[in-house]
Amino acid sequence: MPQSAPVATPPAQLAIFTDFDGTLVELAETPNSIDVPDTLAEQLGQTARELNLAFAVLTGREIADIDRFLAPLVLPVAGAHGTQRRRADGVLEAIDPDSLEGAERVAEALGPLIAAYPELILETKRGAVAVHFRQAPELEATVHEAMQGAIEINNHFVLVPGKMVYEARPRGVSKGEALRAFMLEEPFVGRTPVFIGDDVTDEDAFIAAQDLGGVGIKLGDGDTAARMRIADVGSVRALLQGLGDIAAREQELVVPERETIEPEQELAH
Ligand SMILES: O=P(O)(O)OC[C@H]1O[C@H](O[C@H]2O[C@H](CO)[C@@H](O)[C@H](O)[C@H]2O)[C@H](O)[C@@H](O)[C@@H]1O
Repeated sequence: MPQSAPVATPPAQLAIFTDFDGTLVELAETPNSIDVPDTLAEQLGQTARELNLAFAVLTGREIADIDRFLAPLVLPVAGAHGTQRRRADGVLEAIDPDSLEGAERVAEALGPLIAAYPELILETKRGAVAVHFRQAPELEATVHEAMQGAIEINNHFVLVPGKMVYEARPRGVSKGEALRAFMLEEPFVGRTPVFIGDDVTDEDAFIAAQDLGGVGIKLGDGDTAARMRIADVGSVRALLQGLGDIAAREQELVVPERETIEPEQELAH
């Protein structure tokens, strides 16, 4: 019997999406007290280049927060749980006006709660609202009840739990929808999505990545739809570095660290 020659299959090209808090950086007592390692932006920039920029952050934070923490690096980001989105071409999508206005109204309705319990932290985002109770865990039920009341006056929002936080986000938006939107665009389209996250609000994105033929990777314990797990923030950073390096080798991509020709040398003949 004649045998056909084996056909070489090109390796899958990855599109990597990652959560921020608890995944790229350790959790801290307050949203502004996180410790962002000096090397993080440089490392993520390298990984993004190695993936031909198919690398994005999907976060509950505002895009402006991620830019501040990773400056000068500017990445594609879905912020406020997908309410905000900056595409890989740098275009910032307009936020739905109902979400913008609705978040302001929800935050206003929470005013009395925050006045009564100053140990709570109200985080008003463009299009979403969070109330943190990390400093007062005993107030969880009180926060839940107040937020439920605040979103009832505005049917446009749903309540989602996070780590020592309840968040109001517009109905229909999620990290999963954001991942699906990125995957329709260059340079993500046609690649295999990987999403890494640690929280309940990451579940939509695990499912979306897996629906599209990729994989979800859950950091830590707890029920999850993700098919893989990873232990901690350090392992996430090592994984990103490793996957980026593999992508670079597969493409024989050379990422120059710095220019090697000085201007004087170019001029001398
Ligand atoms: O989707 P993520 O990138 O994980 O963002 C989720 C929320 O992260 C922030 O809150 C969480 O991290 C804080 C700092 O470690 C911590 O103090 C808080 O208890 C956590 O819930 C952020 O403040 C939220 O806006 C994000 O939605």
